[in-house]
Amino acid sequence: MKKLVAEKIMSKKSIFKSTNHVYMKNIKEKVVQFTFRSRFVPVFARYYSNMSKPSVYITREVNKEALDLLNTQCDVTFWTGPGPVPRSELLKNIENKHALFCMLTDRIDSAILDRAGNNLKIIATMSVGYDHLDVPEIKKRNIKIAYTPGVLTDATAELAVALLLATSRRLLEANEEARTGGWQAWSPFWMCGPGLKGSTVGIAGFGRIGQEIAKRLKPFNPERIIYYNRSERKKEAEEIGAERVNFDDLLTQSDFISVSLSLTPETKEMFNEAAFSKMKTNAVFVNTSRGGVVDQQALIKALQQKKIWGAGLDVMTPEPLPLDNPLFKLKNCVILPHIGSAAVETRKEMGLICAKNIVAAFKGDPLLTELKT
Ligand SMILES: O=C(O)[C@H](O)CO
Repeated sequence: MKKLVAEKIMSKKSIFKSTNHVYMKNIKEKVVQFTFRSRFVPVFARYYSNMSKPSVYITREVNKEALDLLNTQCDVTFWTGPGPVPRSELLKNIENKHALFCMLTDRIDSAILDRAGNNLKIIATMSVGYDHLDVPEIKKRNIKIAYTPGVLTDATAELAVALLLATSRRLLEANEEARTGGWQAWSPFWMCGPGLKGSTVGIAGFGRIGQEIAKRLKPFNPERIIYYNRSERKKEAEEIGAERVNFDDLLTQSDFISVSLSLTPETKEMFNEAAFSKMKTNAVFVNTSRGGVVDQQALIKALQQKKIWGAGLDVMTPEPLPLDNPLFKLKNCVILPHIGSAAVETRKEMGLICAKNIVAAFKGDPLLTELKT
């Protein structure tokens, strides 16, 4: 009798006022999130005791801390590599899962969501960028999205500064010369590059990461720090001593431009031929956000024709950049393999945050870092 009541209620997927959330196996072997009042507890207790754990698919092998946490509460399967999970594997493994723990290398679109089916309740991406997710489609299906803002800000800002200096002071080129016999003698103007002191530093995208880049560049004594951002960041800018300018002024006035914009339809290929042609010929262009904000052909042309001084790129299109790409042939271009957040502790924290978000979603708790758009 009690079982019949339970089945009836579950088949209707009735939702009662929220006091507890548990995952229960229904008669069709589908797991549904179920909320019940305490008076139903005795009825459901025996189902709860033999219910299956929610299932999580992780598209890479992640850190132990994250795995350990998930393993206490969920059935976890993951792609063991090498490299990113192939699309065919992802399609196969996502079927009926309750959570997806993915990377910025995984394109999550309606084909993946269709294959996942109705069980999928949360997607946690181990990244602050989410341009690889079809957000409207995910939201339409009432699937929550968690991401990892904040925790990677310092690591990414640090890398942006390292890349800026490596580009302006020609570190890789100089190292290559030293190793290959190009270093004949100390020479007054050999391997020189523009210095930061007295310069104008331009920050495109003055969010958390852009602000931290500005703070780290300030002790190098630039004369001005200017920023371009959709909205004004008055208080933060005042603290740093940065002034807001429009995009054209950022291009024409900056000696260094550091990009930390997220990739959106508005920012896509914002740095195009027209933009590069407005920059100073001594300008150093650094991008640690997404390759898509740059028209890469226009950048190649600007570097080849020395319309700008140099570029430091941690991100590009596509990734990995094919070895025959003209950017690799340019001495005035430093290329890194998207390692902005690759500080050990940061990456561990990113993994753990994803795991915590997934666990929170299954408990019915608010997510730690939900993407709300
Ligand atoms: O989006 C992100 O998290 C970064 O690009 C990773 O480095």
